[in-house]
Amino acid sequence: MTLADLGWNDELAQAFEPHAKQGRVPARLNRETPINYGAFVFDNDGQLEDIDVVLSGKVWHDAPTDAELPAVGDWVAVELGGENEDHVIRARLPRSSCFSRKVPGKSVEEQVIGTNVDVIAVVTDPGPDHNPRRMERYFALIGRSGAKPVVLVNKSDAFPEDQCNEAVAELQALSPEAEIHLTSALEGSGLEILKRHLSPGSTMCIVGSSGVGKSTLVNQLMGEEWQWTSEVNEVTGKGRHTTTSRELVLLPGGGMLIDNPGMREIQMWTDEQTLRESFADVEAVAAECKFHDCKHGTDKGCAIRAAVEAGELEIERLESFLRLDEEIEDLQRRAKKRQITTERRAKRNHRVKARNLEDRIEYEREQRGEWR
Ligand SMILES: Nc1nc2c(ncn2[C@@H]2O[C@H](COP(=O)(O)OP(=O)(O)OP(=O)(O)O)[C@@H](O)[C@H]2O)c(=O)[nH]1
Ligand SMILES: [Zn+2]
Repeated sequence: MTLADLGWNDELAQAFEPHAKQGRVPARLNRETPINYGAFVFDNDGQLEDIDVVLSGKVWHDAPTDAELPAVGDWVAVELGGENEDHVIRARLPRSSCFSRKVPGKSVEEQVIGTNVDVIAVVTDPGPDHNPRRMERYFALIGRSGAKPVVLVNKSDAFPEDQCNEAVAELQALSPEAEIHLTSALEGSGLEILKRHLSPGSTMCIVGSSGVGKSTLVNQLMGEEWQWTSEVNEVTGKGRHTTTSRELVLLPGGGMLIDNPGMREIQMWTDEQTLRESFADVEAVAAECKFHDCKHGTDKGCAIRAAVEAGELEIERLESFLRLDEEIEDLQRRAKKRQITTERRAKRNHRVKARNLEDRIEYEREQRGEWR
């Protein structure tokens, strides 16, 4: 095992030079919790170690937005502490990619899913999950991230060949540069494709709707020893639920996988956007209503009602449109419910997150209005 097996390269080495002079060590963040991070480092004997690290107050203060804070997948410069001392992140090194979800419009909130990701594998199927509009969303997110998109149209064993090929062709048309594969995780072809994109040092994210076969694939990648389940075996620590915390794991065959509760939010978000977009034509008509807060009921000058009366808009479609906000709320409620409590706690504790004791005391003082 070497730094290169964790993704270290010449660019990072160059960016790290000034830190090396200050006695810091390079580390890759593999875990994020409400109070600290986990990181891979190599000890003096060249052995891989998994250590806890905290963020320096300066790095925290200097980050202009949350998205700039160190996240799972990031390379950082760490000052190792002595016995009973914290190991402190003194700087974050430049990212080669950043996979995130950006709330469009009103907010600048950006949620980072993983950084320095080489490949993002989207898993779908040729049947109920097949949705070109949603896939377009994924392609947009991946395109912005800087990672390579690979799509697995999974469960090919369960659908007619024609349907499989049509789904692949339809998705390929959306993104000529994306790699699209027809796979069957049950027959092992999904694993084969993922492995083709995993080499020592490479990092992958796997996203997609619930039930398309992600866990099946991850379990195949992790080998027998690992199960992607919510059961925690206290004794062996095996079967630790990777989706309750952000985590970067080393795969037995080389390469790494980033797993993260935010993956689910990515799906929710793509679904919401897709839902909204599917009513773009109705929205356009609604923009012609006389009153901007028109309820499209009995209001005067309603362009929507006029369109229905003129036979240009189906009444069923209008009804779905009127339910859109409700449906999106429902979508969000369901996604929220699924969110694990630790994730909530992480958000609430966000402002004091990952700071060392000294910083925390200082911060709390500030909160009380005390001056240093
Ligand atoms: N026929 C067929 N079934 C599959 C295939 N891959 C997975 N499945 C089945 O599909 C079901 C859902 O698979 P999972 O791996 O749990 O799906 P997931 O994407 O992880 O779903 P979440 O955990 O809810 O996010 C399971 O019963 C799998 O056995 C496949 O290639 N073919
Ligand atoms: Zn109206």
